[in-house]
Amino acid sequence: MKSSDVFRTLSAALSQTELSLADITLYALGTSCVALLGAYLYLWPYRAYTLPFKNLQGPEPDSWFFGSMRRIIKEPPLAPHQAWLEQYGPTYRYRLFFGSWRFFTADPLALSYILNHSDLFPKTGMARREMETILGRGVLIAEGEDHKRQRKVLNPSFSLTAVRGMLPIFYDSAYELRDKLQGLIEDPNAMASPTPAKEEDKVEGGKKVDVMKYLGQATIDVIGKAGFDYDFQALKAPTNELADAYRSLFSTSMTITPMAILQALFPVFKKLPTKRMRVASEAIRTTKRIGMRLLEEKKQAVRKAHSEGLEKGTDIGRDLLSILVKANMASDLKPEQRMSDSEVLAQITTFMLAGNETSATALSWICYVLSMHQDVQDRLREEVTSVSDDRPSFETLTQLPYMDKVIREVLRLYPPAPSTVRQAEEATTLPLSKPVKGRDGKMIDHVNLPKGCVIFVPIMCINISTDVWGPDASTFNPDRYDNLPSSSNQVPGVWGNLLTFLGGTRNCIGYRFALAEIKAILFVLIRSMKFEELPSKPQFEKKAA
Ligand code: HEM
Repeated sequence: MKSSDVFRTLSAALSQTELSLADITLYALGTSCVALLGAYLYLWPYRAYTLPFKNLQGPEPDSWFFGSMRRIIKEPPLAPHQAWLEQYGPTYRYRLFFGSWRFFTADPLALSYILNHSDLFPKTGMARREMETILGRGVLIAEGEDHKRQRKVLNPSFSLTAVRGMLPIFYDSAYELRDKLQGLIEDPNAMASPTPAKEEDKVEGGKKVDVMKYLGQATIDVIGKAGFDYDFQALKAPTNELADAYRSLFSTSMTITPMAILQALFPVFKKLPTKRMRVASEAIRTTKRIGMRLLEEKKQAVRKAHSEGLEKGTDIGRDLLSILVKANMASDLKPEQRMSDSEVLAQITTFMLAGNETSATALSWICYVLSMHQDVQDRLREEVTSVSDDRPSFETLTQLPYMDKVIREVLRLYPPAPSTVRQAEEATTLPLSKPVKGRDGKMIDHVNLPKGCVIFVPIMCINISTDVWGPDASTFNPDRYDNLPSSSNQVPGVWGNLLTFLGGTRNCIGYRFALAEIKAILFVLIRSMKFEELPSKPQFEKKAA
């Protein structure tokens, strides 16, 4: 049929129904208005009216469409949440776009319940879908039985014994970083920051240094070697195929564009051949190709050890991947408990995402805080220089008391992952240890969460809660750990009465790795250099990815 025939047929049909084009347009407009009104009434007034926790207090949204979203994006991470907490108490509600609700709680009992019932409170479907595109279905994404199975096979990789075995790798990178920084400082022609130093910032024997950049290079080298026996040489070479692939993968997935939002809401848009999707697919191909090669090498080593009868205790490599492959191929592991190749590959990208930037951010905050508290830095230097060995044992390093307190205190005030979210799998009643005043003036001691409710877990707010830490909760004071308030025992964190590494069944599996890495790097740097704030006292902005 020709197009003119189609038009004639359509006109004929229209004339038969005696509808003009104007009628149809009016009809379409009318239907759209009714649909929009219906959607509005459902998403805004109806959802507000039927919300089981509508009696909770919370901020009025700035915009009927975006809710409080614009304020949350504009202000430093969790600044609005903290302000609302001070106004409404530790448990409240607020709105985001499309009239959706967020439930907020910094109540230790409620958080403990949420974090210890991960089957009832998994990650949100949208977060999982988004992360799965770049990570694959690794331990950060998996839920339920899959997650339990993966954690079981991964546990030996992150054990104390395994991390102890990685210490030489941490020291190697720490010394390489120290030498690089010393070289940059001593070379009068070398630039160590993206912008030149102002006149007042030129100090005899020192230099303006972009500390985060070099710490980031060191932590990439660490995760490469200790994670999967791969040498990125980030401290030596400006480019590396795998590092570049990860960089573009993580940056494309974290750049918020209108299309990215559309793709997150409606995954079908991911099929569009946009530049973002092309770059991501290319990067995924590279990470898979190199990951598969590393995995095959490890499997070969385990097979060889098996054929030589050396199954248990044989050291085929001290990195996370080697230990994981060995655990996954152990003869006493049931076949249905094993990870598939694609699951093992997903762990490599997961280590890279979860274990690099977090450690670099933590170390950067430590250097910043030390530069602002010279007395603390001097005391720390005194402690580390009193150690005669320049590569102390795991026990000596991890038991340096003042270093431990300083790291705890920085990770309390500046958690690299300041928040996370969970979603109620079914309608649940949540107990509160601190009742809050409802809109009707009555006290609320439990909250009914509807199925699908999104819960904001404010890691940073609980770390600086005055209910937990006392009135000086926001002050930097490493000595507070000499005399902890009993209220800090309620925090359901896996480490140091803090929520920095989360808690419950989905706590950070890498926290021992991270702490040993941070301690080794700090030990080496503080013995040989001093961190100072630039005399011009530049302002900086806190941002969260
Ligand atoms: C200072 C450094 C680090 C901090 C503050 C940190 C923090 C966290 C937090 C808050 C979570 C929970 C995320 C959520 O469920 O929403 C998490 C999970 C995780 N972290 Fe870390 N992390 C750090 C370093 C590392 C390192 C070095 C590794 C690996 C080498 C690692 C591997 C993981 C993995 C695999 C998970 C997912 C665990 C699961 O869901 O079962 N992290 N981390």
